[in-house]
Amino acid sequence: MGSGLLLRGAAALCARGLRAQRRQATLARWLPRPPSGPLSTWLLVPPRRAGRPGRGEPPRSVGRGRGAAHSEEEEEEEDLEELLAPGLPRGVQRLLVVHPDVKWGVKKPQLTTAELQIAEAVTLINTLHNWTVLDKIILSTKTPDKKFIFGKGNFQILTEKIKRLPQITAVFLNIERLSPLTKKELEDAWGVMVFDRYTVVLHIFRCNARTKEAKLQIALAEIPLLRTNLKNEMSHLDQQRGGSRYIMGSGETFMETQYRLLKEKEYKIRNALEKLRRKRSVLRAQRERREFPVISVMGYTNCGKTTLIKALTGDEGLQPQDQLFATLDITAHAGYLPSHLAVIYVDTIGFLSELPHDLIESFSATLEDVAYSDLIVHVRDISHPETVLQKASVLSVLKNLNLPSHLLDSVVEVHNKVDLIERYQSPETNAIAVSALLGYGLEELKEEIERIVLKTTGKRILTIKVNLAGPQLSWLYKEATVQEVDVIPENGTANVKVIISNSALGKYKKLFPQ
Ligand SMILES: Nc1nc2c(ncn2[C@@H]2O[C@H](COP(=O)(O)OP(=O)(O)OP(=O)(O)O)[C@@H](O)[C@H]2O)c(=O)[nH]1
Ligand SMILES: [Mg+2]
Repeated sequence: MGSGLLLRGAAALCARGLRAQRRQATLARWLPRPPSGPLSTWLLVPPRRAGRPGRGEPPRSVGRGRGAAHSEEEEEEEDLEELLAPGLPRGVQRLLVVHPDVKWGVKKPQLTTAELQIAEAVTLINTLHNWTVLDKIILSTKTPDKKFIFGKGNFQILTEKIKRLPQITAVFLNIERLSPLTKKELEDAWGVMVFDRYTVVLHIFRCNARTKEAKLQIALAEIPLLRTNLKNEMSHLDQQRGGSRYIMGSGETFMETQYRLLKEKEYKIRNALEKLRRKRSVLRAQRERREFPVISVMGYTNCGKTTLIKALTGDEGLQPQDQLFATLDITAHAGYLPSHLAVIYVDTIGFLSELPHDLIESFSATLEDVAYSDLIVHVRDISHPETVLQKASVLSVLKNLNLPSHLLDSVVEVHNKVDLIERYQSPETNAIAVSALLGYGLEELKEEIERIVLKTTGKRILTIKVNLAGPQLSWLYKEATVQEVDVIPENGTANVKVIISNSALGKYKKLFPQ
């Protein structure tokens, strides 16, 4: 306890100068201060749109009101806008990236090095438009769970470094999640914002989200962050005796109002997501009826999932990017296997080691569909120095998704980007080496996918003799995949090579008994 106090004292001493300069700016960036007027208009009250009255206001008769002309869709859009009120700072950030290196004990990361981890942290930052890394530092720590993350000596070194970098606007501490208390103490000590991986990844997601579902999932993942900010702001406000005051006529303190609004927001988001989920299960049922095998393409972020699907399907609409988390939405793309069997490839969100739990949870709905696929293709960037760690992270997330065991047992592992390695020899015998970018190894991959898909979907390749005068051939075209039609003109029949499911074959035999 004594050393904790000492450390606190040291931190306070180092920081006094910095704090005075930067504290105001820090807080102002996080949340709008209550300038004047009633406190209840601050924080979680969304911006008012013209014509749409706020809580307790009389309805207005001008502008775009919620009248009959206002479609349900428009209202939904407006509601979504409200739920997505910006929770994180936008605009320019100049950062110092700090990696706490745990050298001993159970917290010491395996299969990687501090250099590789800080390199990934820098890549995360570089993914963001307007965000730049001004400097980076690796500092060892024995106590990553303690309040100040570092021991006294390294904490002082870090504080000195921050003092010498007045142009930075934030520190990115490369750890999964900072407690609200630590975050506040560090921001007070250094006078700049302090981000953890959660904050940064969430911000990347925010910037990359395109569809309504991805945006809602981000809004949901933001809730814990807003709660943290609220806690920090409340303790600050309490020092000025603001947070626990009652708002006139409401019977609630300001703090209670804020927590209630946050709860309501969370409820609305969950409801909206549930609606979308129901819509998706209808789509899933449709897909099942059409009997297209579904192949989920998964892997660490930036390993080349989108590039591979583009190469396998020729879908020009796909846009691979050298960027982390370029894909945030599940999208489906049709392709053909060597025997002309049509399949659907599903592009998925990439994984990241130490992806904060809340974030995974809010995106698990996106990955729910994976359980209904016929095959998982696990793409790996084999040229990446942390490829082994990346594989372990992906497998551990896959395990936690409660997927059926037949799916986990039949995963096809793809070693991508082999063009970047001279004479690549796979250490894993079952893996298929490809270059999605240059098109190497794709035929072999398609054959392997076909072999497993036929097995797992109970489809077979058969040659059926049909009478060309009857409806059999057109039935087969509709209900199965016709590969070859070998007509025998002498007797008006044909040998038809088809890929057919067991259920369709049963129907065929019933309809057209020999
Ligand atoms: N050299 C090389 N680069 C590749 C290959 N496949 C993909 N890339 C590059 O890797 C980067 C990421 O590719 P994407 O297909 O967007 O990767 P992703 O896995 O979909 O990434 P996220 O959606 O962000 O998770 C792009 O710059 C691609 O051009 C490959 O076989 N060889
Ligand atoms: Mg992608």
